[in-house]
Amino acid sequence: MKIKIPASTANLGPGFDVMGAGLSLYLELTVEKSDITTISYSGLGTVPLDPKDNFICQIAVYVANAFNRTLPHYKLHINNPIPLGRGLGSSGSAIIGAIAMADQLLGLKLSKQEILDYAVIVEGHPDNVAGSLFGSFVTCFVRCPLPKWNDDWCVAGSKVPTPMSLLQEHNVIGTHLTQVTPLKVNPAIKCVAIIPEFTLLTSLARSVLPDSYSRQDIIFNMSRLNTLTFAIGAEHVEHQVIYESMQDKIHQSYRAHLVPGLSTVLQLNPTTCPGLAGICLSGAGPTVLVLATDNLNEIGTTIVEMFKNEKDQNGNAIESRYLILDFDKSGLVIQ
Ligand SMILES: Nc1ncnc2c1ncn2[C@@H]1O[C@H](COP(=O)(O)OP(=O)(O)O)[C@@H](O)[C@H]1O
Ligand SMILES: N[C@@H](CCOP(=O)(O)O)C(=O)O
Repeated sequence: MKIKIPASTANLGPGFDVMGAGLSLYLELTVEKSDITTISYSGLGTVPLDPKDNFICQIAVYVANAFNRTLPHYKLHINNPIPLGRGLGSSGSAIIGAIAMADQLLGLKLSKQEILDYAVIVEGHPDNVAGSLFGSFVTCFVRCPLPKWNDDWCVAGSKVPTPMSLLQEHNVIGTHLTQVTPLKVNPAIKCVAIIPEFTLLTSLARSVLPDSYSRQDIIFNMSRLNTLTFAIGAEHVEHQVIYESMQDKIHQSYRAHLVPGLSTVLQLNPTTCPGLAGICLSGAGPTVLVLATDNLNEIGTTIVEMFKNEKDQNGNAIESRYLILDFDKSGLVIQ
């Protein structure tokens, strides 16, 4: 079987842990049953090829544990053009792929909603996994607190939390763990992802965020988020409205020191950069996401040049490249 999962961009400015979108860049898993489990990898970066240490295989074991089952042996080829640790959802896509693979190998027949609920337990937030799973542009919430991930849950035979056990533990009965709502995107809006040549692990980028926020900052984000959900799908693209509604006070400024040049780049706007409709940190970064209707290459080149004027810890210029992407239309596809 072939499993195709889009990359994602999460947050889109004010929607920290709430909004995500699938992007037209795809992780592909090719899986067949075999006598022993083997992994091969092509694409960007490197990942462990020992099934014990490989993230996709570990998550597949977690799913088997959730159903008190044992995975059969399989041969897996991973083709991954999604840069690792750059804020384009490589881990979210890998999690969706792993759950879909376990579903197929065990014949579980999970729905996309069920896949999402398991993915949210693994990832600890719903935005990037929901974007990858459903494609397009989505908004979501989780119905109860999520436990901190425990590596023991990937040891075959372990007792693990499931969506149902969490809902029961928190007295939320008769529904799914995650609510996901698809939103419209005006097809004239394209994405430019400017990808610096350094990695920023999401775990580090989350560790620098405060535990609580002022009422003012929460209202700042909520009010913009509400406008953004409509503005992106509106028939007429209002660049200035999208731009203003993508401002954020919950995560970007706290992460700015981890991405040299971010504060300068985020000052680009529809007046200084015609065609630009919005600009934000993609996921946990360091990639910058621009939503734009025109001048996509010019915008990408401008930001690559801006990053070049910044220095990393060793005093070297920050190299980056850009990709022009569409919003993905299908989410997870299994053939
Ligand atoms: N296709 C893959 N196969 C195995 N591991 C992966 C894959 N994609 C991502 N990962 C794991 O996820 C890590 C990156 O996750 P994370 O820090 O959340 O960044 P990202 O923003 O790319 O999701 C990688 O270092 C790797 O351990
Ligand atoms: N809301 C999360 C999103 C992380 O996405 P990723 O693509 O960086 O994995 C966050 O901002 O921490």
